[in-house]
Amino acid sequence: MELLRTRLIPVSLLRAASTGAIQLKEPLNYRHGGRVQPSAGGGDSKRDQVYEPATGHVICDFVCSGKQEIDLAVQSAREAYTAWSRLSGLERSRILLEAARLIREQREDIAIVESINTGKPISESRIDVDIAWQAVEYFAGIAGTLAGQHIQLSGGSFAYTRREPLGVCVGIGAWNYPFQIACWKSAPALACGNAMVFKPSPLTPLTAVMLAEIYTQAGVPNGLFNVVQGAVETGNLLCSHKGVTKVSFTGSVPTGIKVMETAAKSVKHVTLELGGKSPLIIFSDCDLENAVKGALLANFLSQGEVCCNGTRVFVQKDILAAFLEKVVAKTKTIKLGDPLLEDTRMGALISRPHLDRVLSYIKQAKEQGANVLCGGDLFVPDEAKLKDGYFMKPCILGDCRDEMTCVEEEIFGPVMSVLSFHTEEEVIERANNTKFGLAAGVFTRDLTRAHRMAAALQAGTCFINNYNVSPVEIPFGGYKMSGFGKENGIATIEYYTQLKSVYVEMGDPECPF
Ligand SMILES: NC(=O)C1=CN([C@@H]2O[C@H](COP(=O)(O)OP(=O)(O)OC[C@H]3O[C@@H](n4cnc5c(N)ncnc54)[C@H](O)[C@@H]3O)[C@@H](O)[C@H]2O)C=CC1
Ligand SMILES: C[N+](C)(C)CCCC(=O)O
Repeated sequence: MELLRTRLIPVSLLRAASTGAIQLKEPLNYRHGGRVQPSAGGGDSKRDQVYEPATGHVICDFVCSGKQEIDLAVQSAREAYTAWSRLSGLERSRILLEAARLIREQREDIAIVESINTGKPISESRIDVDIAWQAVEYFAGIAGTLAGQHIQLSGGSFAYTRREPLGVCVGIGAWNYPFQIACWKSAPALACGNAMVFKPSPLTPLTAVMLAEIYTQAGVPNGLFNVVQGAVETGNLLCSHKGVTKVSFTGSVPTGIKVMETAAKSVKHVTLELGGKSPLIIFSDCDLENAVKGALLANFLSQGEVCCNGTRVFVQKDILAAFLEKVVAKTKTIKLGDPLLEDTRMGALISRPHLDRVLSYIKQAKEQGANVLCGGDLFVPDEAKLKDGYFMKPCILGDCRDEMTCVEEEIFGPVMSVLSFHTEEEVIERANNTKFGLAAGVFTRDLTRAHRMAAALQAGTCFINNYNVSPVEIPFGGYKMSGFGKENGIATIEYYTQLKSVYVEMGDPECPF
C-alpha cells in the first residue's frame, strides 16, 4: 500500500476508472526523486491542457518548463550521473531489474492511464507496457556485460578500451507510445551509466512521470531520470543545453531536422526515430489469410498512429480482388469505441486537429481518384459520454497510384492505401521510391524471394510473413529520412556509450627530439 500512495493517480480512482472520470491535480514534472511544479522563470510559462481523446474532456493542465526548470533538471541529472556512472554494471542491473518488476506489477494502472490519455484500446496498452518492461529487463541484463577490449602491442606495450557513458542524455517523445518510448530510451541510457532528462509529448504527459516514480522506487539515485513538460520551446532548450551530451528523439521528420540542427551547434550525439511510409508487399504465392492479418496489423494498431506502419500495401495483380474482399470484410468488423472496454479494438485518435487532418487526406485521396472501399468517415459512438471523442472508421483506399498524396505522405491514422503490381523488380523499385525507410513487409511462401526482397528493400526493419512485431532483442531504427541510430537490441549500446582507448607504454618512449 505504501507503494500505491506515492502513485501519480490514487489507485482507488484507477479501480473505478471509466472513460471521462479522471481529473488530475498532481504536478507532472519530476525532479530529483519527486514530483514538483516547474520552477518559474526563464521563458515558457505557457499552460497546456491535456485531453482525453475518447471524450474530448480536459484531464488536467500543466505549465511548460522554461530555462530555469531545464537548468535545474539537467543539474540534478548531472549529480545523479556522477554516482550512477561509478557503479558496476551488475549493480545498475540489479536496480533496473527491480524497475522492470515494478512496471510488471503496475501494468494495469499504467495501461489504464495510457489508454485514457492516448485513446488506444486497453488490450493494446497492456501489450505496450509489456514491451516496455521487457526493454528495461533486457538492458538490465546487458548492463553487467558491458566491457572494453584488450589489445596487445609490440614490445609488451598494450592498450585497452573503456566503454564509458555519455553523461546526461535527453529523451524527447511522440504521443503514440508514451510509456514505451520513455522506456525504450531510458532503459539503454541508464543501463550504460547515463542519466536522462525526458520530455514527453505535451499531448501525453502522464505515464512518463509514472516511470520516473518507478525508477525512484527501484533505487536509482535522485535525479537519474527527470521529467520536464512542454512543447517546442522546452524541447529546444533541452537540445541546446550545454550540460546535455545526447538527444534521442522520436517524432516527425520536420521536427527531427530541427533537433539535429540545434544539437549540431554543440556537437551532441543524436538518435532520430522519425516517420515513415512503409511498403507491405503481398505476393500471389502468399498464405492469403496471413497476408490479410498482416495488412491489418500493419495499418490499424493504435488507430493507425504508428510510425512503422505498412501503409502502402502492394498486392500482386492476380490476387488483388480476393485480398480486397477479405481485408475489407475484416476491417468492417473492427469494434470501435470506449478504449477501456475489453472488446474494443480501435479507440479515438489523439486530437481533434489530427482527426481533421486524417479526414482531409481521405477527401484529397478521393479527389485524386482513390476509391473508398470502407470507412474513412467520422464514427459517433452510442454512449453519450463519448459523443465528443475523436473517432473515425478505419479506411481502405483502393485504386491508388504511386503519385497520389495518400501514397506519398505519412497520414498517421487508420488509412490503408492499396496498390497493385505485376513483377518483383517493379515492386522493389516502387517500394523504394520514397524519402522514408523505416520498415517494410513481405508476404510470400517463396523462401528465396523473401530474402531477396529483404535485401533489396531500403528500410531499417523488414518483416517476413508478419508485421509490427517488436521483440526487444531486435534493433529498431530507420534508413533514409526515417532517421538513424537504433533502439532495442544490443546495437543500441553503441548509441549510449563512447569508447576510450588507453595506451600503456611498457618500455621507454621513442623520441626523435
Ligand atoms: N520512428 C519512430 O520510432 C517513431 C516516429 N514517430 C513519428 O512521430 C510523428 C508524430 O508524433 P508527434 O509528437 O506529432 O511529432 P512531433 O515531431 O510534432 O513532436 C515530437 C516531440 O518533439 C517535441 N518538439 C517539437 N518541436 C521541437 C523542437 N524544436 N526541439 C525539440 N523538440 C521539439 C514535441 O513537443 C514532441 O515531444 C509522426 O511523424 C511519426 O511517424 C512516432 C512514433 C515512433
Ligand atoms: C510497437 N510497434 C512496433 C507497434 C510500434 C513501435 C514504434 C512506434 O513508436 O511507433
